[in-house]
Amino acid sequence: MATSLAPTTDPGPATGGERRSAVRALLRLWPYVRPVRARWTGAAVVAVVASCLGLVFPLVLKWIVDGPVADRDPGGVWLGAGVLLALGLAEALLFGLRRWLVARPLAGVEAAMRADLYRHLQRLPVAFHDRWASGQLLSRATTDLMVVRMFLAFPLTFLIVNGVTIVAGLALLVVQDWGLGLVLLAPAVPLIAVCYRFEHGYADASRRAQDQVGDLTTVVEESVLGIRIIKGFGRHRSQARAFRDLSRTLRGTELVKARLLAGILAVITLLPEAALGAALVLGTVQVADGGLSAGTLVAFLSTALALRWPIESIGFLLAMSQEAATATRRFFEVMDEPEETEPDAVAPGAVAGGDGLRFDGVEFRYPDAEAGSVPTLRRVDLHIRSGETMALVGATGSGKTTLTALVPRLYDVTGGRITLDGRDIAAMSRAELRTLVSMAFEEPTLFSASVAENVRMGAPGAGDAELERALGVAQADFVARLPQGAATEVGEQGLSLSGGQRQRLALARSVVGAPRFLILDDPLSALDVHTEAAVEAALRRVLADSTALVVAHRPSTVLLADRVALLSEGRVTAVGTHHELLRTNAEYRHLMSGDDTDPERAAQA
Ligand SMILES: Nc1ncnc2c1ncn2[C@@H]1O[C@H](COP(=O)(O)OP(=O)(O)OP(=O)(O)O)[C@@H](O)[C@H]1O
Repeated sequence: MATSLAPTTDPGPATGGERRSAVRALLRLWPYVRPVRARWTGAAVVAVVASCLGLVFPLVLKWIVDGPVADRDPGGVWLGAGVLLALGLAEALLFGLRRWLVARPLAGVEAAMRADLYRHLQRLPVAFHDRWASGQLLSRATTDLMVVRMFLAFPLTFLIVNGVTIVAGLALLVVQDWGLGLVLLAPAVPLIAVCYRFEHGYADASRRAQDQVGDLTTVVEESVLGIRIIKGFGRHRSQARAFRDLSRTLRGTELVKARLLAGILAVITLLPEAALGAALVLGTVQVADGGLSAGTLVAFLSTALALRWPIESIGFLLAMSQEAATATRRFFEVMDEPEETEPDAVAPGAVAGGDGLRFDGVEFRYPDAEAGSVPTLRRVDLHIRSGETMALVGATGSGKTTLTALVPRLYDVTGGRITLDGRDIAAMSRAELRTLVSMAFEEPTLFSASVAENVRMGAPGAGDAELERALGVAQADFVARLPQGAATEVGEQGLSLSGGQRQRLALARSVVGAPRFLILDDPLSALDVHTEAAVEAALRRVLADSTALVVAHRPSTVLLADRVALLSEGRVTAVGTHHELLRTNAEYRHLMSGDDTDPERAAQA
């Protein structure tokens, strides 16, 4: 996973097209909402009923004022008060029921989306993870999905509930007194225009903020993982500065959002309040003139007041919806990335007797390489015979790691083909390829699990005997001295172990399944010479049964191999035994001896 400060291909702020399609973005949630649609709809209906019950209060008030109060009938007043109390209780119970109906299903929706995202991330090619910063993926899997759940639980329901309540309330107002009703309706047109403008401005700010949260997450993750380097080099101040700068940028964006929200809330509150004030004055004049009953005015004003919350809430409901649309887009940006492909047709069976590992005219260019640049690997032809061990030697940056990464298809060749026992790996299922090929890298990656679990990742069905054998080959005798032996947890990334111990566990993981093909990328670099010699002796026995490609920098590792291939600027320029190449190839001699004579000049000499 890339851990650069900024995501290299981080999608920028929402474009105009993206902004217009907030509804379209949210509609993409339907497959996840579908299984809970009945409960969600039930909850929305319950909320609409509860909210509309609020509009009955003014009608009861009108009855109390024009009836029992005008007639001085205390019994009627008590009856009215009882009805109001019952209405209040019913409203509270219905809102409680709504919450109960949606809480569990929506937690399920969030969990299902998160599981899908995680599954998809596992299936995306390594090239995708090279491009995306880890914090961007973490923030999408956590914050964004939480925003989506909250949108489904609250703003979506209440945009509908409040919409219905506002329409019903305005209808009641117009029926009660159409003149005063029209006064209250007057702000509707400017309000719609303001909401429309707000949506556009808020979409941009919300996209920026959510991307910046991703960048911030990346910095935090990098700082935690790289704490030893940061402390060792005394970089905590510069790291803290980088963090502060990013959080200041995020704070700025959040303030832009807050300003936009404050603006719309001010307008949404002010205009209806002004209209209400005007209606109050007009209504009082009408009551004084005898054109309107006091009860009707009380009912009218109570209805208008009951509509205050539904109207005022629209601002932040729209803001939360916009954030959910952005979160949904960010989720699907990852989900829309194509997964690793599986072959249409299965490769024909292996050549009898085995043909080993072949690179036929292999060419490779990293997906993010500049167009027209020289490919990392060019016309690589190499044959590692069945049961043979081939060392791969080359100057730093010559493409050794890249070549080894092509065999387990961490990347796909961009030209030529690779065959295992005569079968093109591009026509094999990845599952089958992974059973045939095993690998260990120079940088050993361990997971927060026990030693045994880490090693068994190489062959999930491996029994205790295989585990012991693999630990023996890797000379991982230190495992027996750990507090719980192979059951000891190694901590996050195995950081409780030394570099050499981690390398030996990674090596044990690569050999535990006795793989047919073994790819080792300089796996002994962190070992002292004595341990390296012991591991090599044990590896020689394992390698006798496997076809192996071993990246090597030191003569001691090269001596493990039957033959050596020299990789020079992405091309195999010589193949032979260690002694042949020492005799005939100046570049090889230079690499192995560590002498600093210019190989070109040495060759000319
Ligand atoms: N993920 C990547 N995206 C783009 N270019 C890459 C990527 N990984 C490596 N490269 C480039 O490919 C070239 C070969 O790198 P590679 O790691 O294969 O070299 P190497 O021979 O293994 O080097 P070393 O001995 O230092 O490990 C280098 O120029 C490197 O910058």
